[in-house]
Amino acid sequence: MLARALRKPVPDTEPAGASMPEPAAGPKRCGFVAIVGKPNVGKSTLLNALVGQKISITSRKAQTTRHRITGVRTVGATQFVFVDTPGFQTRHGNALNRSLNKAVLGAVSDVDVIVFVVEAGHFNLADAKVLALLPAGIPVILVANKLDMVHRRGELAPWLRSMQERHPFAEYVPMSAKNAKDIQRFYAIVEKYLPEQDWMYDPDELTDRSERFMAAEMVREKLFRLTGDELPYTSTVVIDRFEEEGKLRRIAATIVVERESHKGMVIGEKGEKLKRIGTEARQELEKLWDGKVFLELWVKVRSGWADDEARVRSFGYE
Ligand SMILES: Nc1nc2c(ncn2[C@@H]2O[C@H](COP(=O)(O)OP(=O)(O)OP(=O)(O)O)[C@@H](O)[C@H]2O)c(=O)[nH]1
Repeated sequence: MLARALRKPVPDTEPAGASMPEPAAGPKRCGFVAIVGKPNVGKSTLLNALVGQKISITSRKAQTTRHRITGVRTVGATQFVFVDTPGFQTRHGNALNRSLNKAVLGAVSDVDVIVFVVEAGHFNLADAKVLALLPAGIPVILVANKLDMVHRRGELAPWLRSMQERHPFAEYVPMSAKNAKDIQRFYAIVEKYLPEQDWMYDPDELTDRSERFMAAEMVREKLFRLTGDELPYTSTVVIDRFEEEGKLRRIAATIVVERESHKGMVIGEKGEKLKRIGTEARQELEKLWDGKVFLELWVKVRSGWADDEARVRSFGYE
């Protein structure tokens, strides 16, 4: 059976990102949603559209979950918590990637629903590899994205039927992540798979902060992600400079640590760790703002200011 999403016309509602619909009369729901798929199918576009604005979480609770939260959106009575699934490596089947995939499986195996994105009308080996990684027992919603690129809609029905044979998807949703009405409709489709429970985040704790704040958060996130559990949470990131020149942003930030020994953890051998923190933060900020970012990172021990040699430049493309 193809899901009702295929048949039922959806009433025009406000575009995604506009004011929230009135709270639905119904129990509160809240759960984790993972968006997976091979590169370039539109996962980020979908996530950004679903989350609306990039939202930061001011609550400490975020750090207690096993997931890296990429966005939270509360619509009506339901709170959607989107989580990241880093490194869905499908290109090479070597041992390293296999162990990476295991880590990914761990990240995906305790979400409430998985959104598997493919391009409408297409399914190749790379898609099959991602699909094969998905754990059993968790509902998977198939998003046939980029529907606007399908010119012969009639050919989609047999393709969707062929998809039913590949996996017992919970829903089949042809849509375009760039279409606001499709996004609006998608909340209602996903909602059913989230458990009835209280929200994890008070919507008041979700803020759409300034770009300056986002930059600090991004560096902070990479810092903790790449240093593992070793680095105490007392380390902070300070934005020293934030300048905009057209679409280019120049940012200078300082990672402030408590001790000399912590500095080593952040810098890594020959500055590799710090360089990676800078590169990854820059890449994500560029994606977020759709413009070039020059990010300069420094590390300072809170008590001392003579550490400027720890500077790493990650100007543009290294
Ligand atoms: N026409 C059309 N293009 C889309 C749609 N969704 C995404 N795209 C485009 O597809 C390209 C890839 O989109 P991304 O969102 O970056 O894809 P991704 O899956 O996150 O890619 P990776 O980060 O490489 O994994 C971009 O150029 C998007 O603008 C859609 O619904 N219709």
